[in-house]
Amino acid sequence: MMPVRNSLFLVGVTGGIGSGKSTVCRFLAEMGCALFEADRVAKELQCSDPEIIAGIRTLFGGDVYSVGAGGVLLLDRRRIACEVFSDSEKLLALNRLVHPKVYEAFHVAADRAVRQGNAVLVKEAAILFETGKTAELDLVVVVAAGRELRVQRAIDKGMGSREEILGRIAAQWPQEKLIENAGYVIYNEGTLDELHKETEKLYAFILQRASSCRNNV
Ligand SMILES: CC(C)(COP(=O)(O)OP(=O)(O)OC[C@H]1O[C@@H](n2cnc3c(N)ncnc32)[C@H](O)[C@@H]1O)[C@@H](O)C(=O)NCCC(=O)NCCS
Ligand SMILES: Nc1ncnc2c1ncn2[C@@H]1O[C@H](COP(=O)(O)OP(=O)(O)OP(=O)(O)O)[C@@H](O)[C@H]1O
Repeated sequence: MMPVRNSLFLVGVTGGIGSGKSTVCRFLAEMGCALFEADRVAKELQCSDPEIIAGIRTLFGGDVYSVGAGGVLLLDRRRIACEVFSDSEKLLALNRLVHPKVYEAFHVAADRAVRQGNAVLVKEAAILFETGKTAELDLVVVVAAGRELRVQRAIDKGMGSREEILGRIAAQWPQEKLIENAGYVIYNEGTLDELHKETEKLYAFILQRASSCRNNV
């Protein structure tokens, strides 16, 4: 895999379920950063990449897909979630199928960002340290919040029952471990306005780091 170009400052944003990472990334995009949403790309690939589709059929059964309006392939995500978040081997197999292709897509996005003259590309990923691909990132940001608050946000977002959400949390690195490995941490336990202000501080930090990196090239 080609290294990502020096002129582009790469920021990973991760955090446990319901931490607020998508919201931080949305704010960063509004502030001018290019955005690569690994979770969204993973979803798209699961319904478009022939190898991934075949692999998912083998792992979960052919009837896990159905055909929607206009012939679009639909994946029963709820059924997959029930299976993988109570069976770590199955989650590992799904991750092995999906993550390498998401990683390839990230490099395509990075090339595009360079061509378009972007200075900063933000990679939002629910699973980032776990994939072992953080060395190429210039900064890894962890968005954190108390476990109960995160569970409640995820329930309110319609992500399933408390038990299902706790199953997902059990499949992720503990928040303390994410924080230990982070280059920058945002604690998101206040209002959305406060989160926006924290994201502005993060953006200023990113611009300053990006400019000192460019000056050192
Ligand atoms: C299991 C699936 C089908 C559930 O789909 P669903 O639409 O319910 O959830 P979604 O993808 O929006 O993820 C929501 C949250 O679940 C948690 N989660 C998702 N994938 C994982 C994973 N591989 N390991 C641990 N937690 C995960 C994260 O907190 C994430 O923010 C889906 O998450 C999936 O295919 N995951 C494997 C691919 C993956 O790792 N995607 C994320 C990073 S590329
Ligand atoms: N500070 C906050 N105040 C109020 N609501 C918030 C705050 N931060 C996030 N939320 C809400 O909590 C929910 C989860 O936030 P978000 O989707 O950004 O988190 P996430 O880490 O990407 O979640 P997931 O892991 O579920 O994808 C969203 O509905 C969001 O609007």
